[in-house]
Amino acid sequence: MDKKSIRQMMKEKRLLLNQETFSLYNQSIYHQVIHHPYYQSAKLIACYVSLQYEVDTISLIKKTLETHRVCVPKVHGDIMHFYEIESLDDLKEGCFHVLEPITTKQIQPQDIDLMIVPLLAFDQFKYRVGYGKGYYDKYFASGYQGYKLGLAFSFQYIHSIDIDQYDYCLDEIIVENILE
Ligand SMILES: Nc1nc2c(c(=O)[nH]1)N(C=O)[C@@H](CNc1ccc(C(=O)N[C@@H](CCC(=O)O)C(=O)O)cc1)CN2
Ligand SMILES: Nc1ncnc2c1ncn2[C@@H]1O[C@H](COP(=O)(O)OP(=O)(O)OP(=O)(O)O)[C@@H](O)[C@H]1O
Repeated sequence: MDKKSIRQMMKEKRLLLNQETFSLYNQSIYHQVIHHPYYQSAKLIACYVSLQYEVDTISLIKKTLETHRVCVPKVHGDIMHFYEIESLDDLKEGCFHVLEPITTKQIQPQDIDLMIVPLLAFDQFKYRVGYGKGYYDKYFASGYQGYKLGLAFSFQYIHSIDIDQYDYCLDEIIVENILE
């Protein structure tokens, strides 16, 4: 399926979930992340700052700041850089309404051990679709060598995505693990 149709479909699907379900799913994902061996062994963790309808990372960032170094993305035109933050107070609304760092300590891609990646959809090969600006693929191509961990709700799974030459697949995707 092409990325444009996937984006449209997934944006519609996620509107159908109610707050209680979102909250339950987010809690499950949160617990899986903090018990993950790569999370536990990482020193410097890069994490997106969630928008509404994405897997929530605000509690995760807050918790991670107690135990690890944390950096978060900031967009500059067509590219994205990561800046280390010390607290959630170091964030301010920026590009695309995303909370972005107001700090100045830019992190090099080689220094990040674990990257927690947002997505709109993922497929059987762990390819992802995002909002369509290619920020993450460009970042992965710029020398990032750490682990790539996507966070998603299981309804964001799609069998197959039409990928292009720049697409990287993720190392792993965590979804909610709830008995229904
Ligand atoms: N939380 C988060 N931060 C991120 C990303 C992301 O996907 N999620 N990005 C990944 O590359 C970069 C920002 N890229 C973005 C590119 C486009 C849109 C966008 O089109 N937003 C829509 C609607 C957002 C919504 O559903 O609320 C818009 O502004 O109309 C958002 C982020 C870096 N930070
Ligand atoms: N390393 C790269 N160099 C040049 N162009 C790139 C690179 N990576 C991606 N692009 C281009 O960026 C555009 C958007 O890519 P894509 O549709 O895969 O975005 P996305 O993964 O959904 O978005 P995002 O990573 O921002 O969440 C495409 O035209 C793609 O070819």
